[in-house]
Amino acid sequence: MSAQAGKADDVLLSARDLQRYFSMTPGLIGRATGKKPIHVHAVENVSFDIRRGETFSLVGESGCGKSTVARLIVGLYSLSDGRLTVDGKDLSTPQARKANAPEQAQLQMIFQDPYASLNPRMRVRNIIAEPIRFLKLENDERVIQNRVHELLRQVGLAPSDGERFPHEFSGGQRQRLSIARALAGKPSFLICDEPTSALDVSVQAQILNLMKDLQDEIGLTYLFISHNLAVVYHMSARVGVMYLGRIVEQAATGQLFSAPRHPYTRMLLDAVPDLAMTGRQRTPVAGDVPSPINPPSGCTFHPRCPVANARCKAEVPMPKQHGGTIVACHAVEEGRI
Ligand SMILES: Nc1ncnc2c1ncn2[C@@H]1O[C@H](COP(=O)(O)OP(=O)(O)OP(=O)(O)O)[C@@H](O)[C@H]1O
Repeated sequence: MSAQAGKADDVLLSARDLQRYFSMTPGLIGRATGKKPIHVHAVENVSFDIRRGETFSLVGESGCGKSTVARLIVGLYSLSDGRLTVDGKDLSTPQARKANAPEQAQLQMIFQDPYASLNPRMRVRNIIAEPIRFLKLENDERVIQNRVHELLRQVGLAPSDGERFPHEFSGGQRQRLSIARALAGKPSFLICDEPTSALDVSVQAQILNLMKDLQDEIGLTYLFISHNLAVVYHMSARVGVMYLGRIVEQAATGQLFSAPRHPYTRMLLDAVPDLAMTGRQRTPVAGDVPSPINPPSGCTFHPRCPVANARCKAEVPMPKQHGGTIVACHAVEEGRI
């Protein structure tokens, strides 16, 4: 594992108690039959810091809130509550994002499906030039085109590729284009939501290596979102494990993979090949994630947890520091595991 660890006192992004609820109002028939609005607790009390130059990853089963956290950070969703800062500047509300435009401009997002996020009618050179023009980073068209060529080279493509359209590229090449476009606005922080899960395994490795090279070259910071633990192990300095909207454990990657504390982290790691070579046996993940519309009481993991007791069913565990790990688990706190 060669992921760079940032300096503990050099925090680029700080998230505190992020909350996001989605309200779904019933349709006409639902309202006529007295149905009430439904609230989805997508993200609850999520806190973490990301240090400059490091990769922090969020993992967890489908629907646990990873993409919602990514969208909250970049500003595609607004926060129901909580505080978000970049370089110490507040980005918690749309007004704060406007007031702190230079910090907002540091954030760029890369999506899972590169084709859906590239305008099929635009030539690549214009797709990549768009953020440069929008942010008024350059005015001279010749300088803009030189910068586009430089970005294409930086992601392993040729300057002549600028004349082509997105459909003329393979999936991996399209993800390279997405990265070039994201870099065009000169961000320091890339939020990568499952950036390789739509790609063939061999192409995945090329894109991940490109991301690591770019991090080394220009000191990028990444929030990396994936359900693939092997990829997370190779990419990240630190990892947060999400379950039903909450981070249940966060630690340095080596520590999390070799000595997981939370029973959910253990269950996830037990289901994959033994990446940290600790000699653990593989066992499939048991049970399903409950619905975030009506989550279980207390610790939401208690219905699947092998060590849950009465307290776990009644009381939500708060994240607490245990050695180098932050864990939200009564059993860990009480020394039962
Ligand atoms: N726009 C929305 N409206 C209503 N509910 C939403 C919306 N976006 C997300 N959700 C719900 O919030 C919860 C978290 O979803 P999210 O997409 O963040 O999870 P995820 O961990 O990224 O899942 P996946 O790995 O499948 O992408 C889910 O229950 C989802 O249905």
